[in-house]
Formats: sequence, C-alpha cells, structure tokens
Amino acid sequence: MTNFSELNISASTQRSLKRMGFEEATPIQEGTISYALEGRDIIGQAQTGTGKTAAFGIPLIEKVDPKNPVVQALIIAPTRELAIQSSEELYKIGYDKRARILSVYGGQDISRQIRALKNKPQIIVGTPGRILDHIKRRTLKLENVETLVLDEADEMLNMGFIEDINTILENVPSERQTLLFSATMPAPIRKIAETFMKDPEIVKIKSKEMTVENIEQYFVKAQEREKFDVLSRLLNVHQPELAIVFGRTKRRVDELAHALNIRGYLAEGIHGDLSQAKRLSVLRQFKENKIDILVATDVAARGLDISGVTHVYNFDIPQDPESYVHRIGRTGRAGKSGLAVTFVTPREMGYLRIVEETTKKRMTPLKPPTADEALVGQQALAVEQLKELVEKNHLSDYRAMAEELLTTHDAVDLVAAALKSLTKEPDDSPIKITEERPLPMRRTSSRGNSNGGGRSQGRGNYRGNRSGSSRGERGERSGSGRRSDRSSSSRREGGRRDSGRRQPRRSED
Ligand SMILES: Nc1ncnc2c1ncn2[C@@H]1O[C@H](COP(=O)(O)OP(=O)(O)OP(=O)(O)O)[C@@H](O)[C@H]1O
Ligand SMILES: [Mg+2]
Repeated sequence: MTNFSELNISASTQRSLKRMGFEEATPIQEGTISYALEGRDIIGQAQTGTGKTAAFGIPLIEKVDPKNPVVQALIIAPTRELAIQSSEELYKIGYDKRARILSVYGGQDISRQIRALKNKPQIIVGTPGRILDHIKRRTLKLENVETLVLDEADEMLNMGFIEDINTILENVPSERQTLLFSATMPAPIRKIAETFMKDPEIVKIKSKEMTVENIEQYFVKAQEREKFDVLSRLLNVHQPELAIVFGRTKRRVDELAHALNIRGYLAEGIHGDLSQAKRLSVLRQFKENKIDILVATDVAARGLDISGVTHVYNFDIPQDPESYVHRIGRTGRAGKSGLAVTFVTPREMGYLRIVEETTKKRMTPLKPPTADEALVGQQALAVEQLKELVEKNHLSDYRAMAEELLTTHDAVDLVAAALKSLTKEPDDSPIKITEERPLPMRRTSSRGNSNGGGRSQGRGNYRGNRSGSSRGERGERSGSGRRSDRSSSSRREGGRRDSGRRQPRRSED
C-alpha cells in the first residue's frame, strides 16, 4: 500500500482524505492517480468496492481550479442514486479545496438544477438523459470540460446508453482527458471505448477472480414456486445485518417486498417505476437501518456503497455475468466480508455455469435449510436478544413483576415463554408471488477465455439483441427528457424480459 503523500497529492486533499478515514491508497488508486494527474486517458478495472470513485475523484479534485467558474469535469453515471453518491464522495474529497460539485439527474425538479447550475459548479456528476436535457436547454455548457469520466464504463457503453454518450461527447472538447472505470470490462466494450480515447493506459488490478475473495458465494437449486420459502428460511438462518434481494422485474420486486412484509420482515422495494422521492427515501431508510432488506432490480446493482450490507440474495439469477459481479459486489466492500446466494431453477443451470466461467469462481451448492433449521436460527437470535436485554440492565421497572411471577411459576417456563415471544416462528400467512418464466434455456456455455470479462461470440449476442430495440427508446426520449409510458410492471429492468420479446435496455434520465 502507498501513502497518498507519495502520490503527489496536495496537502488540502490529503487533509480531506484523512478526515474520510483513508490512510493509504487502494491498488486501483495507486495504479491510476499518477497517470490521471499526468493527463493520460485511463481504462481502470478493479473489483467492486475497491475505491474506484476516489481513483478518479482525487485527480479530478487535484486538477480543478476553484477560482475558475466554469464546468471543468463531467462524470456520467448510469443511475441517479449513483450520481448522487459519487457527488457526495467528491464533495468530501474536495472539501478543503472548496471545489463546487453538482449532481444533475432525472426525477428532480429541473428548475432547481438550473438555479444550481447558475452558481457555477466546476464538477458535474449526472445521468445521461438529464445531462442531455441541460445541454439542449443550454443550461449546461461543457466547452471548458477538461476531464470526462464514465463510471461503470461498460454499462455506459452498452447499447442502451451509447447514443446518449455519443451525443454528450459531441458537446465536450475533443482535447479532453477521458477516464473509464468499472469492475467489469468485456472486450467488445473496451474496443468501443478505445475509439474515443487517446492512447489509453489500461490499468487492471490483477486478481485470480473477478469477484471479491471475501464474498462467500453459494447457489441454491430450487423450483420457481419454492424460492420464496427458501429465501425466508435462509433469512432466518443467516440473520443478515442488512440484505439486498435482487429480482428480475419490477413486478417481482413489488411482490417480494410485499410478501416479506406480510411474513414479518422489514423490507422495501426499489426500482425505476417509483418516484425519485420514494427511491431516495427507501435508500435512506436502508442506510439508516430502518429497513433490513432492500428488494431491488438491477437499478441498485452498480456502484452503490452501503456499509453494513452483509448478504446479497439473487432471487432470480441475473442474465448477464457482469450483472452478477456487480450485484454481489454490494457486499464485501472495502475489505469487509459478505455472503451471496443465487437462486437457480433447474432449467437455468446453464446461466450459472456462464457466470462461473466469467468470474472464474465456482459457487458452492447450498442445501436449503429445513423449517426446523430456520426455527433454530430464529431461536438463537431470540437468545441473543434476551442476553442483550439483561446486559443492558434497564430492567428495574420489571424486576418486581418478575419476582412476583416467580412465586407462582417455574423459572424455566418463564424464560422459555420470554424466548418464545421473541422468536419469529414459522409464518404461513398467504403471499402472492407471480411465477417468472425462466430465462431461455442455455445448455452450453460456449464462452471463450474471457480474460476477466471478454465474451465469446455466443454471449455477445445479448448485447447485440438489445441494440436493435434500444434505438426506439432513444428516439422517444430525446429532447423532452420525458420517457414514454413503458411501465409494464413485469418488464425486466435494464434489459429484456424473455426470449420472445426483446425489451430495450433503459437508461436513466
Ligand atoms: N483509500 C481508501 N481507504 C479506505 N477506504 C476507502 C479508500 N478508498 C475508498 N474507500 C472506501 O471504500 C468503499 C468502496 O469504494 P467505491 O465505492 O469507490 O468502490 P468501487 O470500486 O467504485 O466499487 P463498485 O465497483 O461497486 O462501484 C467506499 O466506502 C469508500 O469510501
Ligand atoms: Mg464505483
């Protein structure tokens, strides 16, 4: 590990980093910061949760001139929540330098953003649609941009985003520095990237596997109709501090969150059809531990950094290996450990193998816990809770009652009753989860050596298929920043629904 002082970072930024608790540079920071400060173009690839935000954030802050009231850097992110999160991290890094940072994203009052843009921010973090909207309204001028960052670069260069990115690029000087970061970088996408970069330095932090070592990875083979019971038993046994459950479609997410609530879990859903205010409030509650389980589409798969996420459950196996890498990467961040369980129906086993080939890591099969095992897990939790209550010793108001009870009842009975009342016992309240059609059958995994993310011919088709339909989406959205009503709740978010009907990948505005 290298100290930030060895990387020629100014005293003011070093102070900010120290305040943030950053003692030493992570490998991707060590590998990219000097190149970035030299003005080089960079493609930076490193595992999830290893500090890519600061890898571009530190040089951006170092280079910004806080006295020059023009936009000097533009960061584009695939989702609104990620744009907000990155702008917050940049704000912290740039605090001592007093750099002005603004996030612009869809779902927030545009006139408020226009007013904020008049305060002359120097760094803009935004989602593609809303950035374009501001360009068209001439409320965002990019002619002085020196550095452009695509966070989650492979996602941003996917078919659903590429047209927006190209249009934004036309508005940024060609004499710019371009920085691309992601945990995944499939070879075809890297080739697209290289077409608009100048002699990029490719910094890839070597690791045996694409996923983080300290995430234990399991899969559970289960029939579609069994999945919910397996999930609730796993939750009872694992007792996660915070968990994210990923579902394939928005309807799935709504139904799962509802069903979990019915069965007594504190869960909320997040997906692209919710209002932005609702999305942000759900995320805030999750960060503040007011809800324990976040049920999400892939809208929450990339970049989100929420400490305390100990478990990720893929209720539906993701269609893309990259999506798997990012989803499970919401746990096991910054050196912490995590656990991920992927549900797979027998027909979908081919997808599991493709994921394993890409990540170069085998998932361990997990036997679904029995109802008894789940109960034992909950009882153990009740014992812990009871012990904690005794240790806290705020019981004086109850001691007299306890002593009275002990004169008429057996002590063991009383403790057993207290434990029973604290235990979440099996609950068979009726719930409704509509069965998802399995992903189209994939028997073989014909991927070549992906070298950490490259893709074989066969697999490449996925992106190709998306591209065909994504054009229409761009056309509908361009100009107004509004999107047409495509809110079929069963649509897979950010991709296609099934083999028969291709759905456009949807970008954030
Ligand atoms: N040098 C550092 N020292 C300590 N903590 C750090 C350092 N750099 C980053 N972090 C912390 O590590 C966590 C993960 O960082 P970050 O979100 O940038 O990861 P990432 O590589 O972008 O992951 P993803 O691929 O999921 O987007 C954050 O909480 C961040 O504050
Ligand atoms: Mg990131």
